[in-house]
Amino acid sequence: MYAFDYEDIQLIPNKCIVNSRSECNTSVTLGKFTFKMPVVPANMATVINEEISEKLAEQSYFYVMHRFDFDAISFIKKMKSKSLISSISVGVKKQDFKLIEELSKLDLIPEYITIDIAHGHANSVREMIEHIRKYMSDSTFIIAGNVATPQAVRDLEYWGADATKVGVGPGKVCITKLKTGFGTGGWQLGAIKWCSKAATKPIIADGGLRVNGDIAKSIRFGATMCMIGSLFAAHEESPGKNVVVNDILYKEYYGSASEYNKGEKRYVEGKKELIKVRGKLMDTYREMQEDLQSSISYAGGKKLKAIKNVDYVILKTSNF
Ligand SMILES: NC(=O)C1=CN([C@@H]2O[C@H](COP(=O)(O)OP(=O)(O)OC[C@H]3O[C@@H](n4cnc5c(N)ncnc54)[C@H](OP(=O)(O)O)[C@@H]3O)[C@@H](O)[C@H]2O)C=CC1
Ligand SMILES: Nc1nc2c(ncn2[C@@H]2O[C@H](COP(=O)(O)O)[C@@H](O)[C@H]2O)c(=O)[nH]1
Repeated sequence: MYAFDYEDIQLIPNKCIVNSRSECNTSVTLGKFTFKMPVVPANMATVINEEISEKLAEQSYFYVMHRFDFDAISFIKKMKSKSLISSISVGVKKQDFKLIEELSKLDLIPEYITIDIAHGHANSVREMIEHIRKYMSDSTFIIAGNVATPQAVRDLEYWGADATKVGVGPGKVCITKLKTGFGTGGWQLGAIKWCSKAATKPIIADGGLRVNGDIAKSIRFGATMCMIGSLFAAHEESPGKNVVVNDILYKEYYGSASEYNKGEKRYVEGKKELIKVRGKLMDTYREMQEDLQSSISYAGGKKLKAIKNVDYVILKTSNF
């Protein structure tokens, strides 16, 4: 097993086959739908809300709405009335099981459900996958996580997940590593590589991406999609609270397992940070897409899959 992370690796260019980066196609298929980019904002209360979900769905970007203080029934009704994809998150508590039953009764079947808990290699996730299958058959694409090992990926796939989300503790506002001693914090890219060897279905790399180039690196090491929090958390439209310090506008970004999100200091594994507001969300999307088109051109191809086989080096300056 290799304990390396994003900053330890650099990808090596191949001969270019395009005359312009605009020829490079960043689209990705996940389940029955194709999206413009292999990137999804983290399903966290300070990163996404209903308005952003709608905007992303309208523009064919993948989204996963968070599950905190959220009315899934009215959200799915609204999305379906506009023929937009519904993609929600659930936990594994009694009320989450009940929600699946209610949605099924109302014939509000979301296209995507993400089972979102800290330690996803758990019987509770198996039970939730079986519950969703029982009430929604195969019409819903199930993403399950989060996990950190090949065995967990195998188990979740065997239990019926359509994709697994990899990353325990690499997040910017994560303190799991400090509080528990466990996780992929510090070697998230190595974990993606390790887990992807076992995967027969898509893997979503979740957490630890700090710059746009980390998207290409995630894909090189086996991810189909990247879930990103901090890079999306500080836009004019972001749901986090505005905070002004020395005339500079910041947004609050806090962990889903922080006391701020939970409303109590119980099993806290997240913290809060202020991130400088960087402008409009769609400008960041455009920049990410351009950077990824560039990555594809350096990989010597026209599609994302060109990145999957490029050579790489381990940097001498890294601690690896
Ligand atoms: N990706 C990551 O690294 C991490 C992400 N998070 C995020 O924080 C949010 C809250 O997560 P989570 O606390 O799981 O959600 P919940 O508070 O909804 O807990 C889910 C259920 O799993 C139980 N549970 C949670 N952690 C463990 C564990 N380590 N071992 C056994 N049972 C456990 C909880 O019970 P009880 O609370 O009584 O144990 C509860 O019944 C989620 O959005 C999650 O994605 C949190 C930590 C790490
Ligand atoms: N350990 C914790 N991880 C958390 C918490 N809230 C969210 N997350 C995870 O972080 C990523 C986003 O990471 P980033 O590096 O892109 O900012 C998110 O998708 C979750 O998986 C938390 O409270 N504790």
